[in-house]
Amino acid sequence: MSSLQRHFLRRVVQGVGRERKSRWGLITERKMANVVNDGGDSTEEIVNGAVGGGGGVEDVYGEDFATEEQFLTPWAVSIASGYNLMRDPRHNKGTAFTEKERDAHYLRGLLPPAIFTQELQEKRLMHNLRQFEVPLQRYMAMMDLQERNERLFYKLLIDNVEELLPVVYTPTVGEACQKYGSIFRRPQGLYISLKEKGKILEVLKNWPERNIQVIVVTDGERILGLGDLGCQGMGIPVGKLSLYTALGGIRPSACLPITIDVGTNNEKLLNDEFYIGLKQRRATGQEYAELLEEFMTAVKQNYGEKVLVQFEDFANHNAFDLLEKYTRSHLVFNDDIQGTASVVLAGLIAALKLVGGTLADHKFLFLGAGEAGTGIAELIALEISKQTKAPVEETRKKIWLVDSKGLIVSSRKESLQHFKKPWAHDHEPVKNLLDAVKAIKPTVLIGSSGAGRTFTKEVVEAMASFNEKPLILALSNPTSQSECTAEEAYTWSQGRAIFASGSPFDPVEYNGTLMVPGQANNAYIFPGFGLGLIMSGAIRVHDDLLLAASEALAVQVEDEHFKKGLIYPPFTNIRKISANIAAKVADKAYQLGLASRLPRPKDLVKHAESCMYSPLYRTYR
Ligand SMILES: NC(=O)C1=CN([C@@H]2O[C@H](COP(=O)(O)OP(=O)(O)OC[C@H]3O[C@@H](n4cnc5c(N)ncnc54)[C@H](OP(=O)(O)O)[C@@H]3O)[C@@H](O)[C@H]2O)C=CC1
Ligand SMILES: CC(=O)C(=O)O
Ligand SMILES: [Mg+2]
Repeated sequence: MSSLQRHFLRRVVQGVGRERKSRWGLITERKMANVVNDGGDSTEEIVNGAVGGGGGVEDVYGEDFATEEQFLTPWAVSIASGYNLMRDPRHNKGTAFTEKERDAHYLRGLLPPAIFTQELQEKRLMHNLRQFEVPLQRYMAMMDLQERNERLFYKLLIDNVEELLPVVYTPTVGEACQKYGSIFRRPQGLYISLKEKGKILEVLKNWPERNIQVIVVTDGERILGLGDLGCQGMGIPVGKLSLYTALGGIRPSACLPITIDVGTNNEKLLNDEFYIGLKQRRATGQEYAELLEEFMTAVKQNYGEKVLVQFEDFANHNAFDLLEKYTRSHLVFNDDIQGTASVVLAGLIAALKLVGGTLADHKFLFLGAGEAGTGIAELIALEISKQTKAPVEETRKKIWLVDSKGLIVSSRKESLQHFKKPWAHDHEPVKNLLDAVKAIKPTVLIGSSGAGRTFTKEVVEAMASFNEKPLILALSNPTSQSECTAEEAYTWSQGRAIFASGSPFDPVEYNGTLMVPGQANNAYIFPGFGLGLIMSGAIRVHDDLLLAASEALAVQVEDEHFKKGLIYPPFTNIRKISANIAAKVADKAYQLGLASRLPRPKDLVKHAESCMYSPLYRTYR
């Protein structure tokens, strides 16, 4: 301990400074009192160096000297500048601290003398990232950067979105979740497990930020198409929220990733010594419902009515029920059911420019009748119903779904889960996808099964045999679970398919033409959708807001994109796209009387843009 620290410590003990800022920062009397009460020795003794743990290093806090039975308080002096400023990711600028800031904030000597601009830092980091050949190494480097220098992390992500989205999001985030136990360094969000039952409100208060606007929560049971990853699903809320900031402009401090750990049924994880979650099988039924109820109540109590809770990657046996239960009491949104529906509907509306006709003129077949499949199907049926004025019960008949047991038909109705029942149309049983394609002859084929390689050559060839331009969406994530690759879709359809996928594929050259596959991913929707809800002070989500988001996205596909075969605009313009989505969503919320932030701004696009977080460095006095 330096003489200055000793001097300061003595003054606090003597009651001279109750709370005082110095180059060492802020020391509070409360923390000092802990030393006296819990350390076992008086602070004066400590200050005088009477207590020492040996080894020549003074045992300032009495930690080494205490016996194993004695209780210690793990206290720390909080320092607002100097070394700790560089350890604070929200304020750290690394080599970009200016000369003036280095003087004013006791940074001299802690940094090498060169001063970089943020642009130069970005260039250096991108260069370094590109040296890693293994995607997971890039992911870890990005996570390290987020923990070190938050603004630089977001600057990189925003400026290089097409290159870095596959790193912080699908497909790499899937691998990161699978290995989360091994790569875990620091908590990036809150873990709420069965152990916290009865004290969830207290747990929420442990999070350092108070003004939370968006929570993304998972229970880890259906992580992408990779199944039950238990507590390791945390990578998903963390990744989604980084997109809320980078793509939608929500302040990072307003975002809270949460994983609810009710156990896992994944045997591999249960037997893994490095597994970071509860080593028990999943709680179900009342025990599960009670924990979720406590969580949802605590969230509203702690953050108020207008915090947006996004359910992410829950298994469908809980997802639909949770959405149904909390949609009337909370501002909730299920990304897999609703966000996916909105993004796919947008792609279909845009694709009409390439394939012709109206939505009602098309016939849709899904492989996969879970959250994504039935969520999309319902929104398409709703949109057709709005356009044609036909009842939704009628418009649903244009849409067919196949699950693991075959085509969903009326003879199966009794045994179907509730979310599949509306899709049980009259038809003889069909056991597999290929036969379903041949029997239904859809114009649009959508994969939402989580099972890879299921759009076989025969399936794509069949689609191409009765469609001039078959529309094929392989939504399943990550890439390993994609129903087919872009190259397969183009090759097997002789270059006629209009193709988009959940995880990105590189452009493909087919017969001398460069075919560019789009990315049909809810990442186009949820950041702008959330921004629209927040900026209008919406209190509930409504299907019409999802339709508004779809329309807002679809109109942003331009001729130059269509010419390449794209049905989504490129991610490079995503902030502008998100601002437009936010504006349309907010506008609809005002129209429906769901918005509470009054008066309504005149120019909602400008307002959305002005609300967005900028990652540029701030100047410190
Ligand atoms: N691109 C995007 O933006 C999004 C992509 N997804 C992806 O979609 C996939 C599915 O997600 P989600 O709907 O939530 O999952 P669910 O578990 O809710 O649904 C999966 C459905 O697929 C069916 N299925 C599974 N395997 C097969 C198979 N081999 N043959 C036929 N049907 C099969 C299941 O049948 P059964 O009911 O009989 O078990 C079930 O109906 C995931 O890979 C996920 O990553 C999800 C959300 C957004
Ligand atoms: C994209 C997404 O939300 C999913 O695959 O689950
Ligand atoms: Mg998801």
